Amino acid sequence: MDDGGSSILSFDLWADAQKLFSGGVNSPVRAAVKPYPFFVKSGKGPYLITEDSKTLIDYVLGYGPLILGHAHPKVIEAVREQLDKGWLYGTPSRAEVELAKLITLHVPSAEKVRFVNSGTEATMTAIRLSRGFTNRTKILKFDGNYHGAHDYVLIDAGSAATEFGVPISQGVPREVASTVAVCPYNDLECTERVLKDEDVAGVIVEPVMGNMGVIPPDIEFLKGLRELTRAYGTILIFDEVITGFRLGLGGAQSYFSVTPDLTTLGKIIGGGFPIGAVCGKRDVIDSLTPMGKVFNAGTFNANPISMTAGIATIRELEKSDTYKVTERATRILADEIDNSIKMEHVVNKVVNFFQFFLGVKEVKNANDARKADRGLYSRVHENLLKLGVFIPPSQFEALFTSLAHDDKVIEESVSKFKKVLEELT
Ligand SMILES: NCC(=O)CCC(=O)O
Repeated sequence: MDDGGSSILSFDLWADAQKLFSGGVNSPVRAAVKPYPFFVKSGKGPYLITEDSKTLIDYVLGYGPLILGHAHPKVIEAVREQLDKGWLYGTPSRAEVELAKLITLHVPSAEKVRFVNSGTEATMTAIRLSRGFTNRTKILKFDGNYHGAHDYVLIDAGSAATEFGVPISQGVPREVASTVAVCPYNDLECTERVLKDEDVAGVIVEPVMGNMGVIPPDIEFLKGLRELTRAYGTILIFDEVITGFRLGLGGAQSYFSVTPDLTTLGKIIGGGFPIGAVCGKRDVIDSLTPMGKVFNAGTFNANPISMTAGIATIRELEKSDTYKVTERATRILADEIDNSIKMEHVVNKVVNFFQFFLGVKEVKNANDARKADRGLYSRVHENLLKLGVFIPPSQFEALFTSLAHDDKVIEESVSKFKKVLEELT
């Protein structure tokens, strides 16, 4: 797969990048790659090709969007066709109607949609909507859930906020932080206490936690959230930026048969191009400008390239074996990892994404995940990289599989995981 070298290697680019960017990167998790971040020149199927002409089997997949693998021909074709027609009109276009139809067809809670440009914008908008719609202020989130990089949610956040030790970001006004209550994941008692004592506008939750490693929900937890929020007149927001179109076409809400009031989407629905969406009940979405008084706008909202890539991706998900292939790939790999680790450990998987935790017996919430041996995880990451396998550099992210992770790729990966895990654990 190597496709020729260049005289400027990752190490040199990294030296320049450190002069140009904080920590040498434009999103913090990338700086956790050991021994230093490699730079990528191309991606194809399950592989990344680095600037050092190394081929890596990719289990990061752009942190989740690339469920069809890198550079899927159907997405390339659709985007190329769109490029010839221009890519930004400042007006509605046919593609946004088509993508919204696909989303409302498949996602049970989605009657209407607002497209934005990232998961961050989606959760920011959903929270503002829940506040505007209910005329209340407080939000409840869960410890270790990550909902993006805006002020309302950088409170006990997972992902890079935990990896880099900023669960509560500097710069978030105390007044804003004081509007956010936090409960442990899978804890209904705490949830009920907060809903009873406070006037809560919205409860936002990852229906599967994918930002402290992977932590499945207790089904009773999701059902209980639905009942409690209904009883207290609070908007239930499922943040399905990871799980949307990953656990199946209907996301986590179909998988667990729990329908929230609002859903935030991102990642897969843009086929790997920047996107976010808030969807939900007609009357709630209609509270957004221009019909309502909850403001949202965006130069790039519903831009034709992201829409087109999203349509091509969902159409492929509708007719291909993607869910079968990705579930099989995850099952085989996760089971083999489970068998190869000799020390105490947990492997948490849900359908087609997973994470392993070393030195712990059980991981059911963020506190459990924090107790895992992160240093050892990082060494596993580094040693796998030497053998040509890229897993997330942080314990607090997930391994994803794609349609391109066929049996041959999985077999090769298994032997490499075995080698590293048997040596280090
Ligand atoms: N699970 C967290 C992410 O996917 C974020 C990736 C990034 O901000 O680079």
